[in-house]
Amino acid sequence: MSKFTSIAMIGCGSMGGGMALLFAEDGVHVNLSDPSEETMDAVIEKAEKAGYNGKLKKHKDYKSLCKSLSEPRLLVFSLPHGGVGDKVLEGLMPELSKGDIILDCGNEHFANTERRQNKCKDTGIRYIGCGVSGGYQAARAGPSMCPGGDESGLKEVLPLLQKVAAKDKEGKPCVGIVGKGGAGHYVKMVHNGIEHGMMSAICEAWGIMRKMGLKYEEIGDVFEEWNSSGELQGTFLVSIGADLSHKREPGTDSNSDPQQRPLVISEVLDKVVQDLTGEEGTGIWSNTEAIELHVPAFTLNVAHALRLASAYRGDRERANKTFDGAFPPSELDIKDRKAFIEDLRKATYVACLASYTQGMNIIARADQEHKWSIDYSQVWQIWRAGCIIQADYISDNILAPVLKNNPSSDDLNLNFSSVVAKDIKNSFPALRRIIAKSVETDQVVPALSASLEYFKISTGTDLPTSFYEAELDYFGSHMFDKKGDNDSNVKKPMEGKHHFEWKPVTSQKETYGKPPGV
Ligand SMILES: NC(=O)C1=CN([C@@H]2O[C@H](COP(=O)(O)OP(=O)(O)OC[C@H]3O[C@@H](n4cnc5c(N)ncnc54)[C@H](OP(=O)(O)O)[C@@H]3O)[C@@H](O)[C@H]2O)C=CC1
Ligand SMILES: O=C(CO)[C@H](O)[C@H](O)COP(=O)(O)O
Repeated sequence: MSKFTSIAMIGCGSMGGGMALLFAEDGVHVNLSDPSEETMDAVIEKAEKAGYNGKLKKHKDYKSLCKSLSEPRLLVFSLPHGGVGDKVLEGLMPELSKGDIILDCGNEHFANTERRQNKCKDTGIRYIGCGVSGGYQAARAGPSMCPGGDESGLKEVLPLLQKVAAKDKEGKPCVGIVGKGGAGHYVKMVHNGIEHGMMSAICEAWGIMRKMGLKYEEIGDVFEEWNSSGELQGTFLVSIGADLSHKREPGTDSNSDPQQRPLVISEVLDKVVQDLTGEEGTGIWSNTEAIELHVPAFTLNVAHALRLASAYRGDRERANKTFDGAFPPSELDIKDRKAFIEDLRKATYVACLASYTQGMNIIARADQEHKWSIDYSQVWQIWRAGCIIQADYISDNILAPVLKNNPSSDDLNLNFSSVVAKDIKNSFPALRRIIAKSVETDQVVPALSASLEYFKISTGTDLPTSFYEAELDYFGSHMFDKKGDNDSNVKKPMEGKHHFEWKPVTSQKETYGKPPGV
């Protein structure tokens, strides 16, 4: 039973508005705060229409908002990331008391979450960072929720979250206590990094099918098949790909033939701008984290780069003129189209699995660094349904055997799993064929090809980096290990023990034939 019969929703946009209705549907009184009265009125109108009469109330100031809540108060944030949350917290603090809980449901940077947790610490206010996934539709119907922070606050708020969260196929709620500090927001951030890797792979497969001459709706049918069985079974991003491929413009004339109206997808420009406009930060942060924590995240890195390059449509058009048309992907003349599409399905799966593997490795490294004691069985449960990276086959067959027993972060690497090894070995030849054909014909395949490189490199013991290491030692005296004497470095890589004087040091005169300063 939840003790929160009245809550505050601060930020009533697409997500906050949906969640306000979701809480109201469960009988909770929701007190709204948003700079726009129109925004709050629109949410209240929807609530009235849905029959949640009198459950929602708008407020213009924090005093009246906080007075309307029973204690301990629960205040839910659904705000843009960064300074907005700081300002709201600053304004709220004088009105709050010991024991109150702030549940930040935005995509906040985990460092901001932890800074605010510290700021609240002496006041007894519990600040919980709770990533929410599934988009605005799930916000209304029940999202996947990923809370982390103060344990007492989490335990108090969990019963309410369990009521409203998405439910998996066994009816279990997709929410759980993830870990300490900023762990909840961190795991959600990496969820989005994985999301970007998967979205890149799926759009690359879509691009290849277009060049095979498949019509938009035929591609939708392929996605529907992929989603119904095999390794991409139950993959949300594939299923919405099937759905959107069939959507046509509504049209204004009711007598017109709906089949003659343009498909919406045929009108969408090839430009993703969210990273540049600052609306969202999770893709940038998960890549920054991967790099700062020294985690190889090939697929996530290039997926992000594809988004960035795509955003600069103007520059691409200008460069395209300079390059006189450059390297457009050619039409693909494929003899056995069925077999090629099957290869493409497997290739897409490898890239989705690469995204998960890289994402989990980022989380594991951060967990070690920040000592969040992440409960990986909860991460598994949270990603079962309601979230954008929901992938039933991967969840049941790949993640369950590894995560359900809450392994130590040292054992989390999915590349140590024999099930992953079997699946990747089975699909790798298909991916190789897709990449070979794509390279020949200039298809755009950054995430697919990075995933091929990723598995080749991260499971390989014969890399060309011996030569790299030798060059580093040649010009920088950076040392190297010799074959056979690096066994102790497996867990914690360390500088090598050997230096070779590849070329004796010479004076400037000896090198250039003249003394210094002449
Ligand atoms: N959209 C999505 O699919 C998802 C979004 N998120 C995250 O959820 C959060 C909200 O996203 P979303 O709903 O899409 O964004 P919106 O812009 O639709 O909503 C944010 C709302 O916060 C309001 N706001 C701004 N400043 C204040 C303030 N000082 N006090 C109260 N409200 C304020 C905004 O008002 P105004 O517009 O007038 O400034 C707006 O109504 C973000 O952190 C986002 O990253 C998470 C998962 C999915
Ligand atoms: O958090 C989300 C999903 O999980 C939001 O949908 C977010 O808007 C996605 O944006 P981006 O692709 O820029 O991360």
